[in-house]
Amino acid sequence: MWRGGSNTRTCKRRFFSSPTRSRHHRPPYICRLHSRGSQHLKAMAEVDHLAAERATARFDVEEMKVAWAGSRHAVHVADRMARLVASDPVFRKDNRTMLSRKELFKDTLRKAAHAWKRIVELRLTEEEADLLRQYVDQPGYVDLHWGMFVPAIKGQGTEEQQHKWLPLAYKFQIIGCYAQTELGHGSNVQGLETTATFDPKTDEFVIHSPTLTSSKWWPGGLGKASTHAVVYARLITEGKDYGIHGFIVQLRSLEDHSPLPGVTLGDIGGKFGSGAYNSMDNGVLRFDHVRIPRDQMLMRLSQVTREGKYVHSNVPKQLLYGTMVYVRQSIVADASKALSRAVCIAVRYSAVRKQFGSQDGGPETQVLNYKTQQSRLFPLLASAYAFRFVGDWLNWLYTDVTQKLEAKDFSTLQEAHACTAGLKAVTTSVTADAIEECRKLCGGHGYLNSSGLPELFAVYVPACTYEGDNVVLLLQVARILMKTVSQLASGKQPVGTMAYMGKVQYLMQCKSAVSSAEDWLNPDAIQEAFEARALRMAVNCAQNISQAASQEEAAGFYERSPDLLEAAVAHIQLIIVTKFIEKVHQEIPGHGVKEQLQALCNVYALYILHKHLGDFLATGCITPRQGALANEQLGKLYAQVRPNAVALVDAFNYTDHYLGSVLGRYDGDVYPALYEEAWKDPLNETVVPEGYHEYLRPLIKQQQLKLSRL
Ligand SMILES: CCCCCCCC/C=C\CCCCCCCCCCCCC/C=C/C(=O)SCCNC(=O)CCNC(=O)[C@H](O)C(C)(C)COP(=O)(O)OP(=O)(O)OC[C@H]1O[C@@H](n2cnc3c(N)ncnc32)[C@H](O)[C@@H]1OP(=O)(O)O
Ligand SMILES: Cc1cc2nc3c(=O)[nH]c(=O)nc-3n(C[C@H](O)[C@H](O)[C@H](O)COP(=O)(O)OP(=O)(O)OC[C@H]3O[C@@H](n4cnc5c(N)ncnc54)[C@H](O)[C@@H]3O)c2cc1C
Repeated sequence: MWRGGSNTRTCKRRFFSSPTRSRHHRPPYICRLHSRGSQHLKAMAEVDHLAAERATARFDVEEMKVAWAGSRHAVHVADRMARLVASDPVFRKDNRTMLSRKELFKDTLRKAAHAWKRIVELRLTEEEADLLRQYVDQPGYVDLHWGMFVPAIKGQGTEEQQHKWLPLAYKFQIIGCYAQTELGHGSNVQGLETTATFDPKTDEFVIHSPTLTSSKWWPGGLGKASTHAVVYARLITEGKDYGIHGFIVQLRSLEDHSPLPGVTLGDIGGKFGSGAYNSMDNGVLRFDHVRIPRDQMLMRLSQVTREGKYVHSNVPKQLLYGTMVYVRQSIVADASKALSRAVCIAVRYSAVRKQFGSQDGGPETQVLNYKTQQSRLFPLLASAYAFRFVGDWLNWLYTDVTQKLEAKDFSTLQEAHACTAGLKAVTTSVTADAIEECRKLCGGHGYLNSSGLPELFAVYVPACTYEGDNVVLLLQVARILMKTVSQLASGKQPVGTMAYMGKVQYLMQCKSAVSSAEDWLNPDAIQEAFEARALRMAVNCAQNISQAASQEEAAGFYERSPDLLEAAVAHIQLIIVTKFIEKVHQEIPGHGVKEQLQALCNVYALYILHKHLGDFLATGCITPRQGALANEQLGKLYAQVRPNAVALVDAFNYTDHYLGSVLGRYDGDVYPALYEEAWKDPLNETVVPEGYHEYLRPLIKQQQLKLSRL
């Protein structure tokens, strides 16, 4: 079986012998110093703590890999693509945080071009190509091209338009981005200002940015790479504003990449962290009366005729937001990836790292054995699995809704919106916080770029904002919750993930039957407590809104929005718990795999219960004693997870290249790697730093002179 650790060694050898490594080439004196130190440290690091850890696992790791990936086929394909990337020097990323913005951007272009070359040469399938893109692990224009530009044309373009534009996009003959957000408006899509005014004389739309705040601002790939964009603008015809619609607009020449007349565009500037999302050319774009043919309006949902008549097809307007729904569901799957990466690093390092515990010169304690470390780390491990399974379910839901939409069945559109918006918001917020927690769990070394955690954090945090600010999205969920509660009185039975609300009579008054810590292992007890909490919070909000609403309902909603946010989170956490429980109920092959997943499911649910105990108590779903019992059971579950922890992160099957962390190495040989990594820093290219003669020496000499005068 292939191991991530050996792969890294291969990579490293290549990097060291590469003639292109001039920037990090160490002068001979440093090499001598370093190689002596490194040999010494290697000799000290004979004990492989992770091998011992792996021996304690009580389940079949290979089968857990299948459970995590979804199928044997998925493990196999992911393995092949990860190795393909890890063994190719072009995809090197260990120097990324040291590159200037320009170098980083060029490196991104190079990687994308090389990836495409390999995809074509090896005739990779779409599934393989997308995995390759993920393992290259560098945000770039291709994400928006494939992830938003193509889906927008597929979802909102007519068959004719798809026929024209998609082949060009599929072969990279054009590069597209998704230009929706403006300097003045992002969350409020209906507030966008860019105009697309139909001119019947020429059968064209005139795209214009009337104000500074109407400048498109943020679209990824727009700044430097894209030749085209799907631009969202207010459609104006026959003097009437019909609101936001999508248009395909060419931005740059296909000959020399220069902006077309009337188009002003560029990059919006450096972003948070080093490396990270700075590989992406998020852009600014202004139009000065740019003309496009009428047939470049995306016309699947509504059309403008040759005469300028606006015609809306008999479909919900919200289909315009379809691309965002698609990306939101993919962001949930990404959350489990980012979270599992951070957790993998923190678990492995916590097993290697030792502190305290020895009074008499004996071995110190692995920090993973500290109960506090476990109580901070294992819920994150459980969350990674929880998000993985809810992500799979969401993908199924999305596919199902898409098929229904094709058949003009719009009945599940609201469910798709609520689930994608809510799960996107909760999983990204938790993941962003969790990556930072993993950094802290790795102590001081977690703060080093070579730990991989700072860059992972910096790359990940904008996920809380893009594709819909998380608060704005949760308020969308809350609105749907309030609508559902208000319909209960009329006897309308809620469906899908809201179906539990139909049990309102029971859930509003039920009392948990838990009387021992073990009772919390019963999935029905967990499910009932989560359902009762979510429903009661939603009903409380609805009552408060209606009581406060001597005013308008909207005003009541506004007043109660902090509570509504919490009700939405409770509802989404219920979905995650439910989907995890359903997963564990399925047949899961492999020795001990089901038992481990069962334990993780319980950890996830009881951790959320413990963390949000106030909700459960305030709504009277459980008593303080039952809350204490849940916490007692949680402690027992942590002890159960402990011997399996390293194997549980091995099951993610990540290469050392993908993890990009000296602390998370598969072989646990952390210290020599940390030591070696330090010497790669450009500051260590010379022993005496640049600036010494200009600033340090004169300062020291001046002080010496002063002293000698005394
Ligand atoms: C190297 C080579 C590799 C090659 C690889 C090749 C292989 C490729 C293979 C596969 C490719 C896959 C690639 C995948 C890659 C994926 C990567 C993706 C990377 C992501 C990078 C992120 C980049 C970021 C992009 C963006 O941020 S785009 C901009 C996003 N903007 C927003 O999200 C704005 C948020 N605001 C809104 O959505 C709306 O304004 C609103 C808040 C929902 C309010 O809308 P409004 O119209 O004002 O409506 P309301 O009055 O609130 O509601 C009315 C009504 O509508 C319902 N509603 C609302 N939204 C929706 C919806 N989306 N769907 C359905 N219904 C909706 C709402 O509930 C209301 O309903 P009712 O009237 O019934 O109450
Ligand atoms: C890295 C990155 C990549 C991006 N890529 C793209 C892209 O490719 N294409 C594209 O079109 N856009 C892109 N965006 C833009 C992104 O979609 C928006 O930034 C996002 O939708 C948030 O909108 P905003 O910036 O207007 O935030 P704002 O809405 O201004 O948010 C500011 C604050 O106000 C709060 N707030 C706003 N409205 C409400 C409300 N109704 N109730 C309560 N609180 C509220 C928010 O919670 C937040 O705290 C990208 C953004 C980032 C950071």
